[in-house]
Amino acid sequence: MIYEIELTTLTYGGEALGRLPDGRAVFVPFALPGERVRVELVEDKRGYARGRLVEVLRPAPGRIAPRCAHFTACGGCHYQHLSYADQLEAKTSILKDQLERIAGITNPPMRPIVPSASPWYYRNTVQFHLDPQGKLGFQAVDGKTVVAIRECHLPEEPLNELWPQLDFEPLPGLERIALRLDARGEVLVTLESTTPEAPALSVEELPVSVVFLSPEGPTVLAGEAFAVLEVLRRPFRVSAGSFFQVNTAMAGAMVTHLLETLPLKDGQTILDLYCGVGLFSAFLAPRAGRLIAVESAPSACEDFIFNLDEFDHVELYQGEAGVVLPSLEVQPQIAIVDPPRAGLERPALDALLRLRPDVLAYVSCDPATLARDCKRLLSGGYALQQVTPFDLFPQTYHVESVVLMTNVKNK
Ligand SMILES: C[S@@+](CC[C@H](N)C(=O)[O-])C[C@H]1O[C@@H](n2cnc3c(N)ncnc32)[C@H](O)[C@@H]1O
Repeated sequence: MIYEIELTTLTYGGEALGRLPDGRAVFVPFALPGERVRVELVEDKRGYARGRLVEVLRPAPGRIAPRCAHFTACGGCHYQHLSYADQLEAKTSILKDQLERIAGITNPPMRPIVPSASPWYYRNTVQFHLDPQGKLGFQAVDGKTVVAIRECHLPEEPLNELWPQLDFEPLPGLERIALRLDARGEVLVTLESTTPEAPALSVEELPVSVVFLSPEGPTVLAGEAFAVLEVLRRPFRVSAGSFFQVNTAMAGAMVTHLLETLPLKDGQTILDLYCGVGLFSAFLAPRAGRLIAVESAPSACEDFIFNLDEFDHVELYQGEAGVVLPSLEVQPQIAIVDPPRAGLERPALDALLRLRPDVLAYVSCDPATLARDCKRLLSGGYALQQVTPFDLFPQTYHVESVVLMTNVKNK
């Protein structure tokens, strides 16, 4: 069934919102507020619907031509039809709106968004899936199939030079192929599989390391088991399975922001929860009396120990924040939390309220769970000081932010 509708608002998730004739909300990807469009319903629920954009009858004044041939087929980019300035504005207002609606904060103290150093070719990592013919591709907009690709404008240039030279036989269990660019110009290729049989491989003259990652753990097939990434001139060892920020320049911008805005003083105890391979810890440790970090992924913990080897006053707990934190008896002055999209686990949030750091920096990649957690932290005696969005993911709907809160209740 095809409908003609008017779109009013850009929502978190990259879709524009309109109303069907029966009053139900309909979400339309690749459309913009102010547009009149024809949509075909692809999801028809009692409370809402989702539409496929068939035709733009009246484009919004801000609509621009996308750079990529795969835009609207590939599920990776959502905003190529918006200028970069408009993307930044949209992300700021979506973050503000989530804090207002979910956390009930009137007029959140928004700081200007920090734009990406480059709106294109900024990713140090790219993750492919294989289509049924074994061609490298990305998940399609339907989230189910794979679109084979000829071009992508998000990876850093050396990755774009390399990936078209890679050839794979479709192999049962081979789920994802990740490429991570190393500060030394080499590339770490990670083959993620659900089965333990490693593929036969020939990398010939290519400057790559290859790691096969299966449920039985990592196997190095060529070169080294890790990449080395550099943030603000400091090298970080990042193993095949470990998390690292995908936009290196913006990782540096977030570190600088934390160093400039946190009230760092000699001798303080600092908590770094969800610390990964130690990005924030490495820069905060020289300013701390004691630093306590928590991370659940074993490979990230190994990298953390390697990356922060020079410090004697740093402790790392391997485990889930929701399990480790309630058992800690410390009095931190500052805590940094950088959870995955799901946000803070309830026991971790409750433990934070008990440990009650004077200042809490919440680094978030999901405005909705950030807002949910802010609501709980605010009702637990914290006040919101500033919200700074960082555009780590241009051309996509994703919004990173650093939120600073202070304890306003007696300990
Ligand atoms: C968004 S990343 C942040 C890492 C680091 N702060 C950085 O900027 O590189 C989240 C990290 O939390 C870890 N993690 C996920 N769930 C966790 C949990 N329940 N407890 C502790 N760490 C967790 C992940 O392995 C990942 O390294």
